[in-house]
Amino acid sequence: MITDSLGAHGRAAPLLIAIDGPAASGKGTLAKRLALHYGLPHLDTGLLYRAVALTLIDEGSDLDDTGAAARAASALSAERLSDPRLRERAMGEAASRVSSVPEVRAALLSWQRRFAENAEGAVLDGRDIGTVVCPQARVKLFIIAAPEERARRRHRELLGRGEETTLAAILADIRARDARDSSRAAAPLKAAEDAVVLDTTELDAEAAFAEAVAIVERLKAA
Ligand SMILES: Nc1ncnc2c1ncn2[C@@H]1O[C@H](COP(=O)(O)OP(=O)(O)O)[C@@H](O)[C@H]1O
Ligand SMILES: Nc1ccn([C@@H]2O[C@H](COP(=O)(O)OP(=O)(O)O)[C@@H](O)[C@H]2O)c(=O)n1
Repeated sequence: MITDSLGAHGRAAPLLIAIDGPAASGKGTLAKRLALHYGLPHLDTGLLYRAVALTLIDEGSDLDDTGAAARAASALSAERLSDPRLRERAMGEAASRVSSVPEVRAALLSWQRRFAENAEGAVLDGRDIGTVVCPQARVKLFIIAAPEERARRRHRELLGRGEETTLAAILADIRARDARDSSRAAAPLKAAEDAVVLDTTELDAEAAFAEAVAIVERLKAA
């Protein structure tokens, strides 16, 4: 109903969409398409953690140096987010290591929240968007898929980008990252209580998008 989505002053309430899930579940693909569909800006928050890791690697700091990681997070600039190296396989693993540092998470939190304050709304994807960054989001999706299917997707993606890896190595990465991201004390990967879980194991990208739009439309009208 149209009146349900209008605020007290008759303006449309912002449409904030929080998308979380494990590696290669398809959350980034969905987030991009939903952002385009609804005309909203999109932030891939994993890129922020990847950029912190890349900064440490470039400056020769140890990935376990929490002080250096916190400094890199505080000084992060938007230009860093377009570095093509951020998409490399090793950077997902490195990002997962620095992302367990509470000071890193705190430094990146205000950046993410500022992005989410856009008047029309926004789409953010990551691990803790529905639970920590935007707990007030009207729409929360938690995207999952079987680890073997996620490994196949990431393997295809990396091969397409010219990175030589094996399916077995990617599956091992994914399992290790799932375990680390879910068990850390600071903002672990988990579905918000009010998130809708979407399993994309048997869905191609088009079918997953159609399901996601149906969920958004239902929650918008609620
Ligand atoms: N439903 C799907 N079925 C098959 N492949 C998909 C699907 N969704 C995304 N992909 C592909 O899988 C890879 C990982 O998707 P991505 O959206 O980057 O995942 P995430 O952001 O969760 O890590 C990409 O190459 C993407 O094109
Ligand atoms: N909101 C977020 C986003 C990413 N991350 C961390 O950053 C790593 C890389 O995230 P990503 O979203 O780029 O990774 P993929 O799911 O694309 O493989 C994750 O494994 C998490 O450890 C996080 O802790 N919180």
